[in-house]
Amino acid sequence: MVMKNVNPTTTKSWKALQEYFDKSKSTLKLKDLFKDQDRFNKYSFTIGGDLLADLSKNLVDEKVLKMLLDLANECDLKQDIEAMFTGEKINRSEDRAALHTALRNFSGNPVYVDGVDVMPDVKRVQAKMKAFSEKVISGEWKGYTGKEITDVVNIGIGGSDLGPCMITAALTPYHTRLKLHFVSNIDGTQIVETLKGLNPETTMFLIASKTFTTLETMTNANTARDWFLKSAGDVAHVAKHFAALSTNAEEVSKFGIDTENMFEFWDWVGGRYSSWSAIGLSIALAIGYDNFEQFLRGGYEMDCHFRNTPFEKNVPALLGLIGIWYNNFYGFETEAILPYDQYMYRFAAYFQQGNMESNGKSVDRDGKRITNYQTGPIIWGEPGSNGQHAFFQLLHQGRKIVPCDFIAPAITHNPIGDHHVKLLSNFFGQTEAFAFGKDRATVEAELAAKGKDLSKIQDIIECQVFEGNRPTNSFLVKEITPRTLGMLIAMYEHKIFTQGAIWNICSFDQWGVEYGKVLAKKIIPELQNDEVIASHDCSTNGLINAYKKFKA
Ligand SMILES: O=P(O)(O)OC[C@H]1O[C@](O)(CO)[C@@H](O)[C@@H]1O
Repeated sequence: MVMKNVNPTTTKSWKALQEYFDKSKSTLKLKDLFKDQDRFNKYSFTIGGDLLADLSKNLVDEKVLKMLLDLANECDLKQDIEAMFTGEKINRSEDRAALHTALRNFSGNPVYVDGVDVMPDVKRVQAKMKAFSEKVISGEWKGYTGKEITDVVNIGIGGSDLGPCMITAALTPYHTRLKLHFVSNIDGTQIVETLKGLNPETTMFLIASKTFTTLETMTNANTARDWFLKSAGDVAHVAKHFAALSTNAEEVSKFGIDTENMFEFWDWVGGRYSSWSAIGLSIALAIGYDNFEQFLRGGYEMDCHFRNTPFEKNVPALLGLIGIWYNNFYGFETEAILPYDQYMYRFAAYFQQGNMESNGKSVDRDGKRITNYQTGPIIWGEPGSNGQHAFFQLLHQGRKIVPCDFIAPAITHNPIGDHHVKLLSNFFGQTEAFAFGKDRATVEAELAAKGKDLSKIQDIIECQVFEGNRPTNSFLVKEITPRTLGMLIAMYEHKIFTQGAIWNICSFDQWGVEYGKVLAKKIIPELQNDEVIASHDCSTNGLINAYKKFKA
């Protein structure tokens, strides 16, 4: 398949969107759009019965939508989607396919990379994960003194940590008897604090690293092994307490982990898309393999929706396109993800990497520097209702507009008192307020009803006005289950894919991170001697030399 690699700004639809934006930016009002009583029905979509995506509170009318859909067609989004699902090497700068969808492919159909069907290998590793996780959970797997494993420490960073950590927390109600811990930071504090409460006889370590060379992970892994061997003594015991989740068998054996205990994946799984692979072993141990499979099945349902639904009803595609409208025409620079579910407290952090590492690029797929349009947004967020008491002031009344995604389950796992009703009333109330605000007349009427003399508080009145017209997406799931969480994650992955395709960038490499890794490795030896350093710019030299003085 020959990809078109279109610069989006050269398309007719982009130009039409720009013209329309220039003409209508101050007149496109959610209040007016909602005069159409059918707008919710037109712009909300239910997927798999349990996920409702309401996109109606967006600054999009039928004309905008039509132009965005034209843009998708002009940029050949459909062809790009097929290229991803069929194992083409769409990660060109690393000469790799991006096939996380194969990890959740329940169609029974083969998926080829370089003419070889990857599905037998995928199924083989999944069977190994199932057998292993069942042995550990049941207690059949014993530690070096014959005791059951009680605690599992996943050591990884970035995609080898954020996904497993977020998903494991989000699915806490499904937990087995095992207690999961996550260590990612090279700051020794995290591993020291984690190991404090653990017993080497009953602790298992999962060393999660695609490359098995990442500085943070290998440093933490070595510390964990030293801690373990201090009690266990014999290196032969490592086999019962250490497993590796990696693509790099050679480095795994060098570290001393038996390749029997290695759960492999492949270079066509991107780090930030790897929770679906062997990197998800911590998830399988936390929630049991059958639940992990439900999670994969949720991802597969979303894949089918994305691959087979016309763009006008295709939720990830629409999210991506509407995001482009805001990012490239309105110039909104950030997006907030706000799960109204405490178990999902790491969801925004997870998609901070998912989105920003994927689409934070300024070179296009032809290797040309992008100079005339924006690419990936800044992603951030916190769970509701906490965020309301932290940063919602700016979201409601600041001069910056931040499109927000609200996510909540209709059914809580913790039905205590009226907490959930109150939580959801905040969710619904906030999206309403963002869209429609509160006008001056309403503020005045409310104050007058309280007996205030309006002539004396003119200065205060304006402070209480909410301009509204601030866009949100609402995602209401029946309940957060392994399946619906899988659907939500895959939905965001495909939104990111849609945007990368339209921006003509490669969403699957991360050269910007590689450079930092090289720099740190260069500086380490400079910190380990007593010499005055002069090999950098004066600020970096100054900082390094001050550090040396402080610690002397
Ligand atoms: O799994 P690895 O190879 O240790 O890499 C960890 C993370 O480092 C990165 O390469 C950059 O942060 C991520 O893409 C990846 O998820």
